[in-house]
Formats: sequence, C-alpha cells, structure tokens
Amino acid sequence: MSRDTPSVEVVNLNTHYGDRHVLKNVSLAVMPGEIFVIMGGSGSGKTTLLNHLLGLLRPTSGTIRILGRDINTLSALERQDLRTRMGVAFQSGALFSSMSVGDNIALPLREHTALDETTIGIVTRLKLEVVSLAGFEDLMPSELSGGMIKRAAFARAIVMDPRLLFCDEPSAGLDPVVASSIDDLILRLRDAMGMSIIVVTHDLDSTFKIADRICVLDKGEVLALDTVEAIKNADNERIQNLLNRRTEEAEIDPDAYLRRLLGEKENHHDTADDKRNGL
Ligand SMILES: Nc1ncnc2c1ncn2[C@@H]1O[C@H](COP(=O)(O)OP(=O)(O)OP(=O)(O)O)[C@@H](O)[C@H]1O
Repeated sequence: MSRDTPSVEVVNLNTHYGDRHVLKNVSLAVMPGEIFVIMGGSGSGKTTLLNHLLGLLRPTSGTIRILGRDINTLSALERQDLRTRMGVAFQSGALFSSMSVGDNIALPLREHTALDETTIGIVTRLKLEVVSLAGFEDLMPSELSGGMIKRAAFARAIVMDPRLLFCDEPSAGLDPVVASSIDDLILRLRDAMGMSIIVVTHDLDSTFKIADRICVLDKGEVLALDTVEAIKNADNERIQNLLNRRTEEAEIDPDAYLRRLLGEKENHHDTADDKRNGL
C-alpha cells in the first residue's frame, strides 16, 4: 500500500435502521499517519459510522475500504487478518475484569500470534511503558483509576502494532486534566508509531487539540470535513451552532448546578438587597 492510499476510504455510504435513514451519502478518506476526528452531536451517527468502519454493520449502499481492501467483499479469514492490523480502544476500556492488566494486554498476542511467552511478556511490558503504565501488569483492572483503564485499553489496542487505531470517546468520563493527558497520549502514539488514528468524540477541546482533520456529522450527513482552523472559522450556521453549544455548556457554574439539583435556594446573604434589608 503506497503512502497515497487512504487508510480508510468511505464512498457514498448509506445506512438504514428499519425505515430510518441514519447515514446519508457519507464519503471520507483518512490518510496514513493522520489523526481524523469524527464529531457531532448526540444521535448524529458517529457510533453507526464507527461500527461500519469496524465491519460490524453492513451498509444499505456504498463502499468502505480499509487499508486498501473493500471490507464487504472479504472472506471471513481475510476479514480476521485485516482486524489484526486494526486496534480499537473502546469508551469503557473494555478490559476483562477477571484478568490482570498484563494478561488483558497480552490477549491479542496469545490469540493471533505464535510468539512464545517470554516475547509476549517483553512486548506487553513495552506497550505498558508506551502508555506510561510501566510496572502495572500484575494489577487487576478494578485497581486502576479511570484514566489508567483508558491507558491500559490503548496498550491493548496497539499491542499488535496496528496501522489503524480507532478510539471511541477517549475522554468520556474523565476530568479535564486526565482527559488532556489522554489527548497527549494519542498524539504521542501517532508520532511514535505513524499509524492513522480515528477518534469518535463530542469533546470539542479534545478535537481541536489532536485533530489533523475533522469530519462533522449532523443528522447522518457530513456537514463539514476540514482542518481545525477551517472548521473553527467556518461561517456555516449549523457548524457554528455545534461549536457554540460547547460555549453554552462551559458557562454553566457547576456549583450552582449542583445546588439546583439538590433543590437548595440560592444564597443571598451577601447581596446588596440583603444588606439594605438588614439581613
Ligand atoms: N440499533 C438501532 N436501531 C435503531 N435506531 C438506532 C440504532 N442505533 C442507533 N440508532 C439511531 O440512529 C441514529 C444515530 O445513532 P448513533 O448512535 O450512531 O449516533 P451518535 O452520534 O453515536 O450518538 P451518541 O453521541 O449519543 O452516541 C440515532 O437517531 C439513533 O437513535
């Protein structure tokens, strides 16, 4: 495969759930070494598109080529071979709770390679080091923090040195500092391993930090596909609405929100009115 062959190429993809048309003529191409972010509001079709790229759904019409192969024409064996060149870091981490971190990460090597246990141990420890979890192989997933679980999921996703890495909502459920460190990890993985990385997210801060290009989905359509700068400066009203939604959310005062949820009244003791009223 040449450097000019897209790692992922989607042409005129259409999907229906029953009568519902959920992906409408979606076309895109992800180039080698590119971090490509699929973003959009809830229900815009991000997960459906990701599931297509992973070969988990069949489209109503359209073509999907992964690493140069049309995934809907592959035999079961060819499909399995292709899967070994794709890594997936799921939203929840999806580690097996009954296995140690090291065994979770070694699993793809044990299932898909003939490597001996010594080599598997070395590769596992190397990948843990890449995600800054060196020395954690004997812990159980329940002993890890949310951010560490995501890191371990990344270690497992890259253990076979994939050409293509998929990340589903990598920053979901993390506080901003930990989320930002996961963004740094994604950038570092791309720079160190040169793979294409496809990230599905609705986190705008993360998108703007890591993306080479952004595909904005809206109601199943590609609303825009461009660089960070171009998306930020787009004068399309629907894109601006998506970007502004973040601004509105960021303006919510978390303490006031919590007080409202608890049914507490606003505290007026320091207001000018209270002082005037002698309170
Ligand atoms: N299995 C299903 N059967 C029927 N409709 C579905 C199914 N899965 C998703 N949908 C619908 O398809 C549309 C796209 O859903 P999808 O989950 O791909 O969106 P999304 O962008 O990933 O949303 P979110 O960010 O909330 O996860 C939505 O209207 C959703 O209700």
